[in-house]
Amino acid sequence: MALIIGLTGGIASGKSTVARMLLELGIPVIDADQIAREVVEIGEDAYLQIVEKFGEEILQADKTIDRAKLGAIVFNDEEKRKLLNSIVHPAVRQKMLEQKEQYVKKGEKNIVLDIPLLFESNLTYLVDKILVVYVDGHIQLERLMERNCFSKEEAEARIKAQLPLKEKAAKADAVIDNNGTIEQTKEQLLNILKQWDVL
Ligand SMILES: CC(C)(COP(=O)(O)OP(=O)(O)OC[C@H]1O[C@@H](n2cnc3c(N)ncnc32)[C@H](O)[C@@H]1O)[C@@H](O)C(=O)NCCC(=O)NCCS
Ligand SMILES: Nc1ncnc2c1ncn2[C@@H]1O[C@H](COP(=O)(O)OP(=O)(O)OP(=O)(O)O)[C@@H](O)[C@H]1O
Repeated sequence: MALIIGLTGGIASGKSTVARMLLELGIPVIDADQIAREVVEIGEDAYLQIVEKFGEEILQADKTIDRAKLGAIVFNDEEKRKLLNSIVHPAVRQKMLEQKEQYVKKGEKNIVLDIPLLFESNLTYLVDKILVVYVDGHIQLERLMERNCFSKEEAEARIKAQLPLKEKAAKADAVIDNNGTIEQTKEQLLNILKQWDVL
């Protein structure tokens, strides 16, 4: 039986940073954000539903979805966010499970599901262990503003769209404190993986 690890945290808390470390260790990571991009490519079912519900004004000239525009809508309107989630999430969940099955068939002993909304979307039943990447609120805000060139208001709207990170940390099997350096984060990750007999 493979060990399925759920990797989660808050927006810009450092999940992708930890996911990269896991990949470097040879552990497969299934990335929900990446899949959420694939299922809304031109012509896909979810793409057609998004255009139907949100209108052609959320498309760019080349007909791909304007993610900045759609983000500005859904992170300022909970009902619209729920609508988008209801279109995108079932397709993401299905694709994640398919990819997981492929890794299980290949005989992988440990598989990581990187799911930002693991708790919010009640997907904890999919995983055996939960690893939360935590940062303090002010560092999360700074890193998010810097990475995405967001104003404080834009960054705060996105943070508010998720369960508070402290609550996620309280529900985790293990927590990585990502307030420090990348090296400190790597060290914590290695310790947790050893405890879980992954390494
Ligand atoms: C709104 C969209 C178009 C904005 O795209 P953008 O390229 O700016 O952001 P990206 O997709 O890289 O997401 C960045 C982060 O935002 C957070 N986030 C994304 N969607 C949501 C959401 N619906 N609710 C809360 N947080 C979210 C996550 O922490 C994610 O890691 C996009 O995030 C989207 O389609 N979201 C709906 C699907 C979804 O829930 N994806 C996240 C996990 S499956
Ligand atoms: N320990 C660290 N020290 C300094 N910067 C960091 C550290 N960890 C991550 N960062 C930076 O903070 C930003 C957010 O990290 P990352 O992209 O890994 O977060 P994420 O949780 O995957 O975000 P999202 O939810 O948006 O996908 C990135 O610009 C990253 O380079």
